[in-house]
Amino acid sequence: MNTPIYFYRANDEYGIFSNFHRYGFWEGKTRWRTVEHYFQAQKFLDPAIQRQIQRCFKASEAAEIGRNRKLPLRKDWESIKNEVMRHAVLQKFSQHEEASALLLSTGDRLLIEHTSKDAYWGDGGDGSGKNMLGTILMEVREHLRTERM
Ligand SMILES: Nc1nc(O)c(N)c(N[C@@H]2O[C@H](COP(=O)(O)O)[C@@H](O)[C@H]2O)n1
Repeated sequence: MNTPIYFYRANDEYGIFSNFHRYGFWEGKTRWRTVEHYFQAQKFLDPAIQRQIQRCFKASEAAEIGRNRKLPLRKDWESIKNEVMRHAVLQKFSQHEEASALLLSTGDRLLIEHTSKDAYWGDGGDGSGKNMLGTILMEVREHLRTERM
């Protein structure tokens, strides 16, 4: 049976699957340093806040601003966040051949963001979480595979 692949920290094996990994992407004329920068910035409609997040050097800094609930979260965030994540992850892997090659090399193995800190994007640490990031990565893998057939 295929063993699952667990990932979390950007520097670990398979850390390329983390949104904090240094592989970013271009969206039009805007450069996003990491998926995390893009994802956190989309929480806001205010372009000044988006720019502030985009200019952060580290993904952790972008996440800190994005998670600041004193800032005005867009009202439809819960309904659009999966699509925002899917878009960003697809752009990352479409724009980096090394990353897409590694993703495709995982075949049909389960991809799991393993962390007790996140029960929505990750597995909650004990497998009870939704693992939405892992699910999206597997969807993107399927998309890339189909595209290259
Ligand atoms: N490095 C890291 N630390 C945490 O505390 C986390 N929750 C995660 N997971 C990633 O966090 C992003 C979404 O967070 P929010 O919805 O803004 O709280 C997403 O990239 C998860 O993969 N990572």
